[in-house]
Amino acid sequence: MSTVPSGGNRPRSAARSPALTPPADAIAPVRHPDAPAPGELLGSHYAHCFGCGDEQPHGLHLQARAGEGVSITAEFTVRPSHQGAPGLAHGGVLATALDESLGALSWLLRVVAVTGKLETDFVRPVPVDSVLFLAAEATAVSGRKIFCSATGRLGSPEGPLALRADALFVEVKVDHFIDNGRPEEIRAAMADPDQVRRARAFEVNP
Ligand SMILES: CCCCC/C=C\C/C=C\C/C=C\C/C=C\CCCC(=O)SCCNC(=O)CCNC(=O)[C@H](O)C(C)(C)COP(=O)(O)OP(=O)(O)OC[C@H]1O[C@@H](n2cnc3c(N)ncnc32)[C@H](O)[C@@H]1OP(=O)(O)O
Repeated sequence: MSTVPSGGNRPRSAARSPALTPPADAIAPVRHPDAPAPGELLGSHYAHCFGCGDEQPHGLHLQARAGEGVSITAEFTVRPSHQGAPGLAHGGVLATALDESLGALSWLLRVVAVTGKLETDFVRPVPVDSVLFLAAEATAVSGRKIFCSATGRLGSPEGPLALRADALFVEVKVDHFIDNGRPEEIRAAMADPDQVRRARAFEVNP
């Protein structure tokens, strides 16, 4: 079973919640045979998503690409509107970028999954106008639980480590959204052929 992706300066489990350590019988994540090819842009799972939606004017507009195995890379440019302190990115915005990168692993597993737990280390301050190079990887699967990790590096994929996260995603059915989402947006999503096509990419049948 793989451990933390590149950039971890300590073993992943050292300071993490026990819930983020896969159980002994966890299996290695399996890339779906129909997953997008390495290098392919993954697109947005929902046009109004704050993390990746192209129709979300307030969003981060993260664009992720498939990597090898069950991994993705993404770039995120920190804008003045993302500040938490003068000239520095807000930690919550950075955590969102990590969350979105980890969520994009769903495209490679072809399952619908939501974040159950996300633990983030903020290793270095991230100045406005920085380009963060994000890398996320699924590390283990146990039933509906997907264990995954991500890093954010400054300026280049090999740049200084600024962020590190470990997360637990939980596989859900599309009913999760239908049952819990506001009816107005659910109706609009189900009436949008493009959205239905995206949902099909996750092998769900809205
Ligand atoms: C028609 C419209 C279609 C629209 C959809 C279109 C496309 C969809 C495709 C993909 C989109 C999907 C996601 C979006 C992707 C990226 C965005 C970034 C990701 C996010 O931003 S997403 C939003 C934030 N996210 C939430 O909004 C989740 C709120 N939450 C819940 O909805 C429940 O909480 C849930 C479902 C997580 C679990 O609930 P549940 O009842 O299904 O299952 P249960 O509780 O049994 O957990 C099962 C096992 O996970 C363990 N477990 C669970 N949570 C844990 C925790 N926190 N810590 C430690 N362990 C935990 C349990 O301990 C148990 O473990 P064990 O099996 O070992 O007992």
